[in-house]
Amino acid sequence: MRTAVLVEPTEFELEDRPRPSPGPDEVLVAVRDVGICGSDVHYYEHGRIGDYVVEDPLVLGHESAGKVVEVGENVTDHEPGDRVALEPGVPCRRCAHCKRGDYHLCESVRFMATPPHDGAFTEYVSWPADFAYTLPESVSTAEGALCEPLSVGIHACRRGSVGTGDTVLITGAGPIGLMVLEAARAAGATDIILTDVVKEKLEFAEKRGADLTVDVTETDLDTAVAEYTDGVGADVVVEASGAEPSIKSTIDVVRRGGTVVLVGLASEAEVPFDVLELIDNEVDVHGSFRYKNTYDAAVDLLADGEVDVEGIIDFESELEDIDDAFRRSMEPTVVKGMISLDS
Ligand SMILES: NC(=O)c1ccc[n+]([C@@H]2O[C@H](COP(=O)([O-])OP(=O)(O)OC[C@H]3O[C@@H](n4cnc5c(N)ncnc54)[C@H](O)[C@@H]3O)[C@@H](O)[C@H]2O)c1
Ligand SMILES: C[C@@H](O)[C@H](N)C(=O)O
Repeated sequence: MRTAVLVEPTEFELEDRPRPSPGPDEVLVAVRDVGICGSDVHYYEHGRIGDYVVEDPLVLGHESAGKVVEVGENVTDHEPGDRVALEPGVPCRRCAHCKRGDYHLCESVRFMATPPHDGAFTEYVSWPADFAYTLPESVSTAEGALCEPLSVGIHACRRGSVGTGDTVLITGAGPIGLMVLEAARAAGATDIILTDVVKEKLEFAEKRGADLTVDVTETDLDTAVAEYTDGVGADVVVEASGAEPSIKSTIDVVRRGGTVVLVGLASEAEVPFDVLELIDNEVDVHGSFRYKNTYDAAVDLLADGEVDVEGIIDFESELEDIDDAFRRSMEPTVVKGMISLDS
């Protein structure tokens, strides 16, 4: 099977690898669509993200969906022909975190495209059947693949307890910020503000229904939020840029008693926060890491037409053109590139 392998930073090789066989509890999936995520691009460019270092050739891609072609002997809830979205992180199921339900925090998680685990830029993937979610006819495999970033958005909104009538400020209008926008709207938020430093990203966010956009290179965020909220501040701030100034700004624009959710990964682990301001304003600060139990919700939201994920796709490329697709994904105005296979 054709497989795109990152052999060195900025260098893919197309290899012919043996097609896997499904284990007893697995499904073999012919991969159809795989999104290119910022983390894939980071591994492509730098060969590492923090402590995760690409030491051996690695298959990238963790936003994937396709068609089941074979099922293991114990699998009863999938059959060949089912179209499925693959949840990319499979936990150990036995550790303390898994047992208390926080399976996304499992320290032995096998997460696609995080070294040393291979991902989905390949023709076939064998995957645990319970981490494969059947897509109804109305949901495309491209949408199925984008259940992954949508899951990040849903989990962030759950962490912030976003609810009906809330004003939500999202910093960063990349794919994650835009997926938080979708999830927040679906959770009942009525006023959604997005920030960015790239005009085109903000224009796009506006087209996708942001009530207010703020270019933080031109406009003072505190003033804009104060004006919009009559001086109260946002109920929930979701930080989705990873930029230090943006992380710092979150506690200045959240309302007293409000919630800050940190999703963006800062390049520096330490970002100074005004602790007295946090205490005085009784602000809740939550980290948000990947997601748990979001795929069923993501598929249902897509089936009900409550969210739009396909609209963020800028281009689709074939596996053979993966180098070019990654280079295009590095352009600051590109939101989402996809690799589509016809296997
Ligand atoms: N916590 C998690 O589970 C999780 C999951 C996926 C991604 N992430 C992280 O979330 C962040 C967003 O992911 P993405 O794929 O959308 O990244 P991205 O780089 O495509 O988007 C980030 C956006 O932030 C904008 N930006 C840069 N500086 C800014 C500033 N000062 N203020 C406002 N916006 C600014 C950029 O122009 C860009 O549009 C990244 O840091 C990523 O690593 C975290
Ligand atoms: C969650 C996922 O989208 C992210 N890129 C990660 O590897 O953690």
